[in-house]
Amino acid sequence: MRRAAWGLAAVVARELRARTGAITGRRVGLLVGSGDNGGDALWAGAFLRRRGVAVDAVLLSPDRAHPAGLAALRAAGGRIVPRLGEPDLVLDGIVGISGHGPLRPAAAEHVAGIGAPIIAVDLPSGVDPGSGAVQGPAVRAALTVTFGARKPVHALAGESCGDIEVVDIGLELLSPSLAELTDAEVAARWPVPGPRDHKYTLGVTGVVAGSARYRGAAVLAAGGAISSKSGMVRCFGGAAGAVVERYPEALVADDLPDPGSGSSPRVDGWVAGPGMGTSEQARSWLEAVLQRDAPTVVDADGLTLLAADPSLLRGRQAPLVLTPHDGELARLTGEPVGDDRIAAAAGASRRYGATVLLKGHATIIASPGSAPMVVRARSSWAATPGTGDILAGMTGALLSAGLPAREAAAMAAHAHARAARIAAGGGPADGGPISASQLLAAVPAAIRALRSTQ
Ligand SMILES: NC(=O)C1=CN([C@@H]2O[C@H](COP(=O)(O)OP(=O)(O)OC[C@H]3O[C@@H](n4cnc5c(N)ncnc54)[C@H](O)[C@@H]3O)[C@@H](O)[C@H]2O)[C@@H](O)CC1
Ligand SMILES: Nc1ncnc2c1ncn2[C@@H]1O[C@H](COP(=O)(O)OP(=O)(O)O)[C@@H](O)[C@H]1O
Repeated sequence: MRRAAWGLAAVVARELRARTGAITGRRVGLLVGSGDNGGDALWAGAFLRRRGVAVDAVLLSPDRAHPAGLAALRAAGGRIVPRLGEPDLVLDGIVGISGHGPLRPAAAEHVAGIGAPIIAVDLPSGVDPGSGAVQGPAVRAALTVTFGARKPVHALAGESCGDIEVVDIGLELLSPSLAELTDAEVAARWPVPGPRDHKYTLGVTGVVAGSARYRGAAVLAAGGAISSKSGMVRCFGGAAGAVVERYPEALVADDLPDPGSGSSPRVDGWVAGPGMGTSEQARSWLEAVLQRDAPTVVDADGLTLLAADPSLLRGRQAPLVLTPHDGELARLTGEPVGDDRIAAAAGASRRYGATVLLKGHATIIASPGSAPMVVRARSSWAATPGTGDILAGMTGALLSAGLPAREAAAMAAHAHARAARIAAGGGPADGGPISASQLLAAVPAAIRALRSTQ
């Protein structure tokens, strides 16, 4: 605990200097609960005292405060106070990773009275450690300091955690239960043409999307596929004209050829659903795609059709990726997503035998038999119409290049989030509004940026 608290105190000292210009003479408040999390805060307070910081602590359960930590703080000259006053920074040591539920009223009252930035110890108290859900009063931290490794809650509750800082405590940690690809891992797997490649060798993507009503969705899905890799994109459906007007390089047809007809063109991976509507025609196209033996992404209206008739998947063996938002996942499973988005995605993945990419600020990728993955958006500017259509096209492009479903989904979401950040500009706290078209235009720059990390 002392090693962890030492690292925590170093981060707090650095933040004091960055935010106030000094360490000595500054004030830090501690909110201390009954467990080890409170102990970490108390020990860190003791170390900060040695650097001339005034440290006040509120004990939320005075009888159960960590005895050694409390003794250390007192010995170092820290004060136990009934209220925090006006510190420069506050350490949240109320509950740790084994806590559950929102803040209790007394803790919530102290937190509500704080004007200073809060540094959370391990996780912001009141946020559910398993799901990242915030179901009542909870700390919203400027920074969360955790020990040894990031935990799932740091990805799931990014907005409550603020920045994350991992303090090395010299332990051999188990592999995280929620995997996250790094920029370099995405870049290393991205399909890149070599000297012997030509337009067919990197995979042909088939996009069945759009309708008279939703012409733009077809353009965005096709654009997502075209912008993600070299290789051919074929588009089928009621908005084929709009696609070729925008992308002369796309091969288009108004109808989907019968696979048995002999004239069926080669497609290595499919995207079906964006803007295609839920008509009988759309249903028969979806059925025809799902009957082919090629990896497929089903999105948007395709998901609504599949939810209404799961028998569309009968006999299917080839890899399948479903890309629902929360509303579409609820349609697929018949129940609201709830707070535990990992469990909801995993349940749908098992039910449909598919990789499920559940979209959102934290996008979850669940695949049968594999650890769930997360992609953190780090900004919310992508919450605008049509951005999901682009993601479907990007995922289909990676599937058609031969990537396994789980990787294709995670890599597409990763690059999509990067494109949103490039288009919006700035960091998590700033940037400006973007349209789906602007996100799409930034996809090549996102891939370049990822590849430059190699
Ligand atoms: N320019 C275009 O042509 C566009 C076409 N689009 C296509 O339009 C078709 C229909 O889209 P709709 O937006 O009507 O259908 P949705 O199924 O996306 O939305 C229907 C309802 O679902 C719920 N919902 C939507 N997003 C949710 C979320 N993240 N969490 C929880 N609930 C949510 C809302 O109650 C919403 O009213 C789709 O095929 C889509 O691909 C959209 O992508 C937008 C752009
Ligand atoms: N609050 C948010 N923060 C970050 N990304 C978001 C947020 N809300 C939605 N997104 C992303 O924007 C896209 C929206 O997709 P979707 O809901 O299918 O919209 P559409 O059907 O209009 O294209 C997804 O990639 C999703 O992850």
